[in-house]
Amino acid sequence: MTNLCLYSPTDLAKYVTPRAGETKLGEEIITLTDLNDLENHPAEYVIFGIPEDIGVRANYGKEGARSTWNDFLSSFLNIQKNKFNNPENCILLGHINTDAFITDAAKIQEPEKLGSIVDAIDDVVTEVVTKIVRANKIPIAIGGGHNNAYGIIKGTSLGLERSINVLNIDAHTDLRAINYRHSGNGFSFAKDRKYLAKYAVFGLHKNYTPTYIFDAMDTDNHIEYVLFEDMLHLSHLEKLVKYKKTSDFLDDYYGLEIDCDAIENFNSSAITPTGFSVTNIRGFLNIARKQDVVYLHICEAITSQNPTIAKSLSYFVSDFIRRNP
Ligand SMILES: N=CN[C@@H](CCC(=O)O)C(=O)O
Repeated sequence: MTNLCLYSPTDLAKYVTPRAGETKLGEEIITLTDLNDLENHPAEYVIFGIPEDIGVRANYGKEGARSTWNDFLSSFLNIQKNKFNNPENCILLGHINTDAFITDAAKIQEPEKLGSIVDAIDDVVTEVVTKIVRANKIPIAIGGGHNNAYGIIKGTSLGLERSINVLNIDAHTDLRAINYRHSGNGFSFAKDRKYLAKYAVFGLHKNYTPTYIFDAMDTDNHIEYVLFEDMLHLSHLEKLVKYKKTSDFLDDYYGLEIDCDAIENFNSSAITPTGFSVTNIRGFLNIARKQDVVYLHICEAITSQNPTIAKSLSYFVSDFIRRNP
């Protein structure tokens, strides 16, 4: 697969600060030299990056998510291996090579034209995810724009040979019109193409959803949304109960999306002053990791100006893959 850069232990070593007597995840996490070896490996999770923000640009958003993957690695690979964190259950695959897409996109301003590059990225994401899911593994993708939800849903659906349910923790529905591809219509495309079965948006903000999307959701019994405004008075524990109820609608069998613009004051393409806390998200992941989650996608974060953002993402992933309490 020419559009995927696989990593070696030497590639990872540059992110790790070793300490005598300690082991960091980056020193023992599994890497592959051949994608076909996925099938034979017993690890449950496969982590990869999608370093792009072309879909965000095509949706009039703030760029920056293209460097998130790299910053995530600097944080994640320095987590301690201990009785709570086991690198043996996890393959760190590499990243989708987006260099050519980014070079092409830099010459383009028109959103529709950027959309055709997003289309091409979709194809690569779909291929990588299909391969991971066919090998009976759970993909964990770090974006990138939310446009990549489409390739991830499609790839998971093709890999499982069925349409899939999705729970999206997001201030927005991303159910915009299917005119051209961008970060605001990944779920409408996935639904239109029948890769998406039931869809739940958790933490939707009243202020940023147009009437046509509310109307469409209100008449579709395969879609449910929980407004963030309806959770303003709720404690952390009560929010966890709401999350569990939302996952019940999806029969506890779903792909999990975390758009970081659902998190309060968290730098992202549509940063918000009000939303979930990082600790709320960790609580949701603590529920999700015990359910039948077919993939995890974390997207739209911009890590470059604040080191706590990449560190938060690394908490999210380590919480999700944790098998010991
Ligand atoms: N993935 C993000 N989608 C949002 C972006 C909103 C914004 O940039 O303000 C949406 O289309 O609604």
